[in-house]
Amino acid sequence: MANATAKAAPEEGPVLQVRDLRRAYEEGGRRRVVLDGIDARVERGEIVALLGRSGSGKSTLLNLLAGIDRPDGGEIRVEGQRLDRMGERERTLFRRRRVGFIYQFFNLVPTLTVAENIALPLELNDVPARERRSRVEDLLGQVGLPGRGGAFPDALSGGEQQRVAIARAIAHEPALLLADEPTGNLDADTGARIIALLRDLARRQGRTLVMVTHSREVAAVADRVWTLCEGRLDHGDVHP
Ligand SMILES: Nc1ncnc2c1ncn2[C@@H]1O[C@H](COP(=O)(O)OP(=O)(O)OP(=O)(O)O)[C@@H](O)[C@H]1O
Repeated sequence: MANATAKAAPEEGPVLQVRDLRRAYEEGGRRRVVLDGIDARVERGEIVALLGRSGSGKSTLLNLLAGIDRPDGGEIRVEGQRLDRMGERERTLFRRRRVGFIYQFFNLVPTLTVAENIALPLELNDVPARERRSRVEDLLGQVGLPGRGGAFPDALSGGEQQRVAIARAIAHEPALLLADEPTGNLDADTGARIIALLRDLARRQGRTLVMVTHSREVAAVADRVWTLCEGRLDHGDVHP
């Protein structure tokens, strides 16, 4: 009875909750603390920019939030589910269903067409082929690449490849969208258009987005700015 009521429905509560998160690396027999007690909370539909100097631990934090890596201590809840308590396989399945990841260098599979790249998370989640095809068409339209499904990634510009990567990241309608320097490999104009697209998609679809960036302009579209410094998170609760 208590259990039945204790578990909130996915639509309720914050999408992401982090408590006292810790991560250190061993290097040459020495322990280097990178995250030294991170607390954070992100509500549904919020856009968060994660800033911090090089080496401050931004990618480390993002990888923990994605369930790619495991913390040494602390709690990570995505839609109320404890990621830090899951084993490797459970985390992989969870990530496949509930997390979308956008990389600086796009990470498209070069031997697959654009449509096949976008369909990957749908395939992994057992979406039937027919539905996959119509979803991919729809996603291509959403990212401004209608009719380009048959192309291979190397025939596309950097900005176009990132659009494909965004379509792939949102294809399975993840609860949490994570982006690691999504404009880091693009010129300023193309980067600005990619950020506008991400912002519009996040706003229209109510997606929750945490993105690492070095750029103040990128951070300006966020609802909140977090700055990582010496293993701790400085929460900006106001607009940048
Ligand atoms: N697998 C690892 N083993 C050992 N040390 C690591 C590992 N991954 C990261 N580090 C170290 O942890 C620190 C934080 O790295 P991280 O990549 O998270 O920083 P970052 O803020 O994303 O940096 P950048 O902005 O340059 O990408 C760095 O000092 C890095 O050398």
